Parts: sequence; C-alpha cells; structure tokens
Amino acid sequence: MPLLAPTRPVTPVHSLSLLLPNCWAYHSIKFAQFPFLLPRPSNCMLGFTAVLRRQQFLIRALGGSGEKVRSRGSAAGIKVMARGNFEADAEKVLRRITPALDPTRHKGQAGKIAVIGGCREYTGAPYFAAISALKIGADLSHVFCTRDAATVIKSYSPELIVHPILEESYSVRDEDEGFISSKTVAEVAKWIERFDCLVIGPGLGRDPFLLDCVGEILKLARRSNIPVVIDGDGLFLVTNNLDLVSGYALTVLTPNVNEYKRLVQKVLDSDVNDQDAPEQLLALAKSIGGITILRKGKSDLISDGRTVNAVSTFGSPRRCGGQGDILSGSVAVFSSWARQTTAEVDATFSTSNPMVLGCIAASALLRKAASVAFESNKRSTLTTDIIEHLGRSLEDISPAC
Ligand SMILES: NC(=O)C1=CN([C@@H]2O[C@H](COP(=O)(O)OP(=O)(O)OC[C@H]3O[C@@H](n4cnc5c(N)ncnc54)[C@H](OP(=O)(O)O)[C@@H]3O)[C@@H](O)[C@H]2O)[C@@H](O)CC1
Ligand SMILES: Nc1ncnc2c1ncn2[C@@H]1O[C@H](COP(=O)(O)OP(=O)(O)OP(=O)(O)O)[C@@H](O)[C@H]1O
Ligand SMILES: [Mg+2]
Repeated sequence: MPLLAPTRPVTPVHSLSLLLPNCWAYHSIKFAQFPFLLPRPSNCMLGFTAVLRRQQFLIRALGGSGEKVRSRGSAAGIKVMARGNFEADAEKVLRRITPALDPTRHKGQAGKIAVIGGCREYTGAPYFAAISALKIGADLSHVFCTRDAATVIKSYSPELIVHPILEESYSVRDEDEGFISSKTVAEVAKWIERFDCLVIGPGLGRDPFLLDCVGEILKLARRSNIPVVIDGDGLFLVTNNLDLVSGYALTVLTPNVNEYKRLVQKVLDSDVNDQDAPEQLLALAKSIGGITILRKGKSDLISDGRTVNAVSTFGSPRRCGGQGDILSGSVAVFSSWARQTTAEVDATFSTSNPMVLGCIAASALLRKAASVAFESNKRSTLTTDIIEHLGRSLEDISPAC
C-alpha cells in the first residue's frame, strides 16, 4: 500500500504515539495521518497485526521494552496513545521556538546563516535558501559559491552577502588543486565561527573537485560544532561519504524522493519501503548515528533515530522547483532558534531535539506559505511567490508583537 493512499478519507486527528523513556526526557513517536496504522472495520485483524508488528519494531529499534509503553488503551486493547492532532503540535512548535522581537537584541542574535552552494548551472537554489532565511527573520544570510555564480546571485538581492570562493575543475589546473582547496577552506574558516548554521548543497553541482573542497568545509564545520543542513548536491556528496556526518548530531539531511532513494540504497542496502516508511526512516537515521533526516514528500517525515514525526498539512499541488531550497534555509533558521529557546527559555523544552523541532517548524511554515501563494496564483505559483508569503504566514502563527 502506498504511504499515503488511505482507502477512506481521513482527518489529521489520527495519531499514534508511543512514549518511551530515553536520554531525552521522553520520546514520542507520532504517526499523524498514517491511517493504515489504525485498525479498519473491513480488515480489522490485519490492521491489529500491522499495528502490533510496527509497535514491536519501534520498541526494538529504540532498545525499549513493551512494558514501557504508556497507554490509554483502545477499544481493541491495543496500546495506542491518542495525543491529538499533530498539526496543532507543529504550530505550537513554531510559536515556542520563534523568538520575540526584543529591542535589546543586537544584529546577529536572530540568526546568521550561510549557504554553501551556487555554481555555473544553478544560481536560483542558493538564492532561494538564503533569502528564505532572511524573510523568516534571520539577521544575516551569506552565500559561498563559485565565482561565476556570485555576480548573478548578488544581482538577485542586495540583502545577501556573497563570497565567490568556490572553484570548479574547469578553472583549476591539476597542479594547483591542493593549494586552491586549502585556500578555499581557509576563506570559510575565517567566517565559520560566526554562523549559527550552514546549509550545504543547494545548487552546488557535482563537480568532483568542488565537492572535495566542500567535504573539507563540512569537516571544518563539524570540528567547530556548527550545525549543518545538507540538501541537494550536498546529499550526493554525503551519501557517497557517510563518515562526513555519521554520528554528528547537529546534522539535518533534507532528501527529496530521489535523494532519499539513493540514501536508503547506500545505507540500508535496500529499496525504499513506503508501507513501513516511519520505521525505515527511523532505522536510517539511527544507522547514520542519530542525525536528523527530513524525508520530503506528500507528508514530510522527520526522524533522529529516536522519534518519528510527520507534518501533513496540505500545502500546494504545485511542485515547481525550488521549494526544497526554501525548506533547507528555513530549517537552518528554525533549528538555530530552537537551540536558543531550549537553552534560554524553557527547561521542559530541552527534552526535544532542536534539529527535529527546526524541521517540524520549517515544514509547517513552508506548507502554509505554499497554500496561501497557491490561493492567489494557482497554476502559475512559483517559488518566489511562496517566499513572499513566508513572513505573513509566520506572523499568522506567531505574531511579532
Ligand atoms: N532554480 C534552481 O537553481 C534550482 C536548482 N536546484 C538544484 O538542482 C540540483 C539538482 O537537484 P534536483 O532536485 O534536480 O535533484 P534530483 O531530484 O536528485 O535529480 C533529478 C534528476 O536529475 C539528475 N541529476 C541531478 N543533478 C545532476 C547532475 N549535476 N549531474 C547529473 N545528473 C543530475 C538526477 O540523477 P541521479 O542523481 O539520480 O543519477 C535525477 O535523475 C541541486 O543542486 C538543487 O539544489 C533545485 O533546487 C531546483 C531549483
Ligand atoms: N506530493 C507532495 N504533496 C505535497 N507537498 C509536497 C509533495 N512533495 C513534496 N512536497 C513538499 O514540497 C517541499 C519540497 O519538496 P520537494 O520534494 O519538491 O523538494 P526538492 O525536490 O528538493 O525541491 P527543489 O526543487 O528545491 O530541489 C517539501 O516541504 C515537501 O513537503
Ligand atoms: Mg532539492
């Protein structure tokens, strides 16, 4: 059965949660809008078996035991936690992590983001990611790209700080590669400590020399403890060099359908299984050492190897290119805010992984903005239209004052 092809209409109130003690104060596993996890009158027994099988899988995957599941029980005696509508939770996450516009704060405190991407072919993707970060409320947004892409990206917006430092093979002689690579990494090193998060990959391209340099930048980010969101061609790099991120908890991967397929094949040596999508994602994130993965699709699924969350609010039926780039820039901002929030504001909130919270918030906001943009633009909705609605959509959920 396809992941989200319910045989009957469902509202998003179906939610299955297991609460397990672990090193976060607790972990909730929620499957919003996975109606196939719930028993149906027509295939009741099969439904129960599937629920039990999946619960047991998750409990095993988390190293817990069946007794630890807290339950209100269900009519059928199956341990199902009914924790309400997930979509409401996503808005709550957005409200909790979005910082107040405090006049005592100085420039930079609402977020400094850098996008590593942009080459001869792709200048739109890094622009979309970087400008989305600003439109949501980050203070500064940098782009590190190739020389060819830099002038183009600058011309899109004077708001972005653009560094033309990356080089592709065609512009570098073989004997200069070592020197150029060190120079490139040194340029990024001058800045890296100032950034709250790097977005690596939108519009990066697949030039082998350039990807090698970006691998070194990723190692530098990891040594410096800077969070990273890996998207687009950054995922191509990481899928072929898993050690770059394995076990680095401040990593978020945001694969689309193709990128996810490659990742699953490489890491789990299997095909994508839409029937057991949450379990497979959980296993994948766990196999890469507990990094966070946001699997994009009709329903966005998010896991850090301990929890699985879904964001399923309807966005827009338009699938124009660039929406994933908005998402990666947004995850960078929201996860940075979530890290600040957990440290400064709410002790009980620190029980949740800020990278996961950032993904939930970004996914919910993008979907809302896409839906509003589609309302007025219909079939001609473009990524730039969605970006224009990010601010208003966030304002509706979390007013600035
Ligand atoms: N306006 C812009 O600037 C936008 C730019 N964008 C940027 O585009 C880049 C690719 O992202 P995408 O989303 O097209 O990748 P995806 O769905 O995996 O591939 C689709 C098919 O294409 C192929 N393929 C891709 N790249 C290839 C390459 N370099 N060389 C050869 N083949 C390549 C791929 O083949 P495969 O890898 O499966 O062999 C698959 O069949 C990425 O940097 C993204 O950020 C987007 O964000 C949109 C807006
Ligand atoms: N079938 C779908 N229905 C509704 N929303 C979707 C669907 N597929 C993707 N999305 C949403 O669109 C956003 C972008 O996902 P998509 O899969 O298009 O990324 P992408 O291919 O990386 O995009 P980009 O063109 O920027 O590279 C995600 O937030 C996702 O939730
Ligand atoms: Mg993409």
